[in-house]
Amino acid sequence: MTATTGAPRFGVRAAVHDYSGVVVLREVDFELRGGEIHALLGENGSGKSTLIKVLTGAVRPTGGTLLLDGEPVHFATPQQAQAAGVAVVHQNYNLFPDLSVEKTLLASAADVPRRASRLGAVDHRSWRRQVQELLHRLGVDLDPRALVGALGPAERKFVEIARAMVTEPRFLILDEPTASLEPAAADRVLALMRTLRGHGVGLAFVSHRLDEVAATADRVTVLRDGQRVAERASAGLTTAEMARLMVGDRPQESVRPDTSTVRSEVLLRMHDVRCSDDGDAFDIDVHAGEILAVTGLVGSGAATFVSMVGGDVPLRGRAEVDGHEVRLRTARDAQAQGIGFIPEDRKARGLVLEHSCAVNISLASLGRVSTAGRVSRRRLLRRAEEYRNRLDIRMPSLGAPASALSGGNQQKVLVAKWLASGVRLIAVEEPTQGVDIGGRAQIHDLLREFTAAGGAVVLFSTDVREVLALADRVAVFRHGCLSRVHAFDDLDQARLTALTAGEDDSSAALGLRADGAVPSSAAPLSTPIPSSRPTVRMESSR
Ligand SMILES: Nc1ncnc2c1ncn2[C@@H]1O[C@H](COP(=O)(O)OP(=O)(O)OP(=O)(O)O)[C@@H](O)[C@H]1O
Repeated sequence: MTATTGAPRFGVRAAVHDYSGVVVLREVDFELRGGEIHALLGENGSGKSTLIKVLTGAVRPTGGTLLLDGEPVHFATPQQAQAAGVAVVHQNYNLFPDLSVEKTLLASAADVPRRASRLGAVDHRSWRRQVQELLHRLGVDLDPRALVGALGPAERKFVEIARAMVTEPRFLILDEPTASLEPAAADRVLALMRTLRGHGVGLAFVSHRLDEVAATADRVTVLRDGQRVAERASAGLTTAEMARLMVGDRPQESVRPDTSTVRSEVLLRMHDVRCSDDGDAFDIDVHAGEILAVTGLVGSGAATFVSMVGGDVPLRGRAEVDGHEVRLRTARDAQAQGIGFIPEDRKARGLVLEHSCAVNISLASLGRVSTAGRVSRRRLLRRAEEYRNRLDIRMPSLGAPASALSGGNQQKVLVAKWLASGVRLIAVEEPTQGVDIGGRAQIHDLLREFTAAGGAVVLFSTDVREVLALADRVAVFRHGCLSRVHAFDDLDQARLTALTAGEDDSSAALGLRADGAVPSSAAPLSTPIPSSRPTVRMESSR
């Protein structure tokens, strides 16, 4: 970076950082200019989050110089970064559901001495007007009085961005702002980022969704193993080239096999299921060897259904496993039936962060690495090593706590935990959220291996390409109820995107149900099982 006057610029020169002696940033230069969108790309564990922490005062780097408009600056805390005009929007929602939008924004304003002194004793009416003006400037249609907990995911992301903008930053850094948003919601967030760029704000963002990077970013910086390997204008840069910069020449593609592994045997049969108070009850079967994807807008019932299968939400309805009626009200019930659940919220619920990676991988099946009731350390480590190699999990050591792993690598540990556990059915939300392209292919391959061996997967994913890469059938939910189940052969990207966005399904509108989804009052239709699959090559992005 050169010290120049003119356009606002912020960044770091020669950033170095280590965690307990393990170097994770190696002399990284990064520069963000006012009025640009700058994507930060790299494989899981390449150092993106650490760089963001350095830029925003959350981590004090071992070496390097932060530069704001060419002048060295030091941020001892995120508040100092904020006061200097550098704000951050973290990946995970960090909001109180019971607070209104305006109160959420007020809490943020109070954090910044400059704003707080201007606010003085808060005049609520004037604050509401200020919030309305801010939302209007951002082009966001939100009622300041709405409770955050009642908002959809895109709106909650808007609130987080608006909260960051209360402090009037010149630079805004966003960590995976579109993760786990379905395409239409993700597009709205990207549109808001473009609006901010139009206001002269410099935006940096992390994304594993390379097609949105190609569509949105002006420049990209690529990290590999803690080093900057490229900084380019994104014009003319294809997603395949971005992927190559990230991973070198290693293969990244996962090939959908052309033969189906779905068996006629029904593993899980569900009757009279209700996903909401006013939705109709429905029946559905999950076959051995099958990946059943479940999709629908927020509130459609799709996510609730997957949580019910996994025992995370008590089942409203009846379930049979292998033809025997079973209780499915808790995660323990589900596990007793050989059902595992991978929640989206991996940090809070999926992993025990203070335990080692090895223990986390065997957490759902300690009996399998125990002898005479005692956990065998040798077997525990051997098994962890096996999954570390199969999923290429980057960890400082098998004994390192899960908290020391990057987000994408934590996700891989979670997937490994259930694959290693010997369950027969996995209910999974967003299996590759935060996972890079190579890791996605590995996780997809392992899920297919699992079904090829007779297991079944019930998958909730907002990523249309992931659904097309994996699903044998796609169950579309609407208004708290199963609307229709589509065979994979009937879908393409455009059709599935439309269905995911809540576009009406003409057959369902006519009251027809097909492919195994039947109103519970009717006689079950036979479930068509695809006998062969066309070969679909995963594109190298997303
Ligand atoms: N608190 C920590 N203690 C020890 N090591 C850590 C800690 N946080 C991160 N690391 C290590 O630093 C490296 C970089 O991690 P970082 O989270 O910056 O990667 P990332 O590029 O953001 O990855 P992802 O795409 O998975 O989020 C990884 O090897 C990770 O294991």
